[in-house]
Amino acid sequence: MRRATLYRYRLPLVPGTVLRDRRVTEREGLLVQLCHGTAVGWGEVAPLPGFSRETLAEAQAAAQTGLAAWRAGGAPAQSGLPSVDWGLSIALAELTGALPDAAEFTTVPLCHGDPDALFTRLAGQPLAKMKVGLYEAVRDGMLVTLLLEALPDLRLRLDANRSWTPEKARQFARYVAPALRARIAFLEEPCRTPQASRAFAQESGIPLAWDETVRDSGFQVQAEPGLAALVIKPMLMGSLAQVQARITEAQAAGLAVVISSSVESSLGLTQLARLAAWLTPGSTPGLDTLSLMAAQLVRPWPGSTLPLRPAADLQEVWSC
Ligand SMILES: O=C(O)CCC(=O)C1=CC=C[C@@H](O)[C@@H]1C(=O)O
Ligand SMILES: [Mg+2]
Repeated sequence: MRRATLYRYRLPLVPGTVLRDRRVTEREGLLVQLCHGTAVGWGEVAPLPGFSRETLAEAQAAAQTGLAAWRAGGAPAQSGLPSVDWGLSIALAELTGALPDAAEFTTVPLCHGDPDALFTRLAGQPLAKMKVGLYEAVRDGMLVTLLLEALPDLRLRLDANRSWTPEKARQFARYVAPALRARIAFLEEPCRTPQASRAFAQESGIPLAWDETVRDSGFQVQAEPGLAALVIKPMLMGSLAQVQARITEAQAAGLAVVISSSVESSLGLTQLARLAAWLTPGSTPGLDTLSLMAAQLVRPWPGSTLPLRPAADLQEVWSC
């Protein structure tokens, strides 16, 4: 006997959370629970506003269609909505045991904010991620230099979210000495266009990573001069099969793959930690977004002190 249930969640975000220039106060999404005999599988369907093309209402409608097909004995057909295809396929992978339990809970601290807080937080860390492009490029360059000089064991991942013109990117690089640039693991999407980002990576010697570009239509995985890594956000990409295929292609091209958060609940994040341990061993995932939330959901992230909302508190919205 098969049974599928959809639950709606709303989790408050810490005050001042900004995603792609928007101030956001809460994260909304759906959890799906599949039951078959004694086996249970959970998944999360949570389009990320500003990043996902589908709305939560569209995702819910497509999830219901897919779950009804599964309930009738079939496999959920691909909806073409990444959040739905990801959430349903990962629930199924959990149900069937295809998703291993072992997880990579070491993650890369995500930093923004004032330099003093950064030094305390990052002392002793081997790797951290810092957002750039939110303030003046010169200030970003100075801060990166300050951090790398003060913490000689630290390497940085940087993310500019396509915010710089070529001139701004050059201003940033001018304030980071070439010897320090070697400790930048990669810079995600420095410039407004992939072409400008490529040119900047070649000129500056700072390794490049694609994140937004992976989701551009027509994107093909290929090794390119200066390209170090692909950042993969499964909630924005699609089914487990699609995610697996992209990871395999990237690894075959010699690129590092970083599994990254789309600001999922703790349930979704623990599944991404399992995915990372399974498919990208040796590459520390970028999952440090639980600190943006005021609570955890259903499954705890090891070591988090945030209150946990149990499954019994979830609001059921649909079942079949
Ligand atoms: O990749 C990581 O280390 C953490 C996730 C992360 O940086 C992001 C998640 C979701 C939206 C963005 O603000 C941001 C990104 O742009 O990659
Ligand atoms: Mg990014």
